[in-house]
Amino acid sequence: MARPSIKEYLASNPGKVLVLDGGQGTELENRGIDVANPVWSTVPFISDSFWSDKSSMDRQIVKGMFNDFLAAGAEILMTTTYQTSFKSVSENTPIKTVDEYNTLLNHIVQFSRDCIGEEKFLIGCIGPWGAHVCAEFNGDYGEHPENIDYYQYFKPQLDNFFQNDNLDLIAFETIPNIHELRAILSWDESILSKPFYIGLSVHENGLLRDGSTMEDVAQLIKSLGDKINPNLLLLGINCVSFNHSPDIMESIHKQLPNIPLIAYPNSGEVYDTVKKIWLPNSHPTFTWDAVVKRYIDAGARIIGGCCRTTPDDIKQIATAVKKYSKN
Ligand code: MET
Ligand SMILES: [Zn+2]
Repeated sequence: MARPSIKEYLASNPGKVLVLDGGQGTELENRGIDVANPVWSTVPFISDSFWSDKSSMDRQIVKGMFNDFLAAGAEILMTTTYQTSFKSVSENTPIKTVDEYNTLLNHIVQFSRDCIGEEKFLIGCIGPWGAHVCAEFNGDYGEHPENIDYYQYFKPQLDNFFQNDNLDLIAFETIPNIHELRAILSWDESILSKPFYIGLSVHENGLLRDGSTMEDVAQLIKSLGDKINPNLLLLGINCVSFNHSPDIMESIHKQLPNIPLIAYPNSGEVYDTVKKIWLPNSHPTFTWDAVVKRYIDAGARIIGGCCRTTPDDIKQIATAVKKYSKN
């Protein structure tokens, strides 16, 4: 294989900070794909013409997005599979069986790998349980979040991703609820059998979206002691407020100084759910240069952007990473 294992790569290059790509779902939308659908950025891959017609417009758009993130300096990129759980796909598309679902995931992963080449790292992206009920930004998992069968929800996507050699790292993204976090952390190497990370969905005030504190999160991780799954490679935040993200990273680092971190905030724009438009970041307090420096000082090893960040943001991140990292 052209690539080293990401675990070994990060361990043997301790000063290296990898540049991640940007907000893929919103970038596909910017480029003309209508993602207003329960399966969101999975939408282009559902139509047969994406696979049968090599010149299909959607195919060119997805390819163009990967190319532009690569040209901007991304060294690790994601599959656009945030809303591609078996539940979301089987309830909202013509794909109904696990076999058809596995074929879809295999095609998406292979297509993404072909777009980025063999040298770059590829992340298999998995959205939280809350994504299928639009709860990833409020953490509201109902009255008994402790009783939700998270494993049953994730299993088909996990089973597929963990056996796919094209994927170097698995992402549990935008996790807003501590019960879901506890569940993921309880799965051992027989379930999570290669490197994975957890991106938390955190409010501007520094609390997990369900109201748990970063102390609660740290306590949970510390309580696992040496029972923690050795494949947990990084912890961090994604799709959080750009302006507040450095403070949140510093508070996680203070609680858990030995865990490598990952950060990819959103652009700081706010989505108006009534008007269905993005409102500008009215107080862009910082630049990427300042934010990236603080992330690196707080132990970040992977830095990129989430919703509404574009190849231009990734270019600025790559410049700052070059300036502040030791490698
Ligand atoms: C709601 S956060 C979504 C992040 C996802 N990786 C994407 O941009 O496609
Ligand atoms: Zn996002």
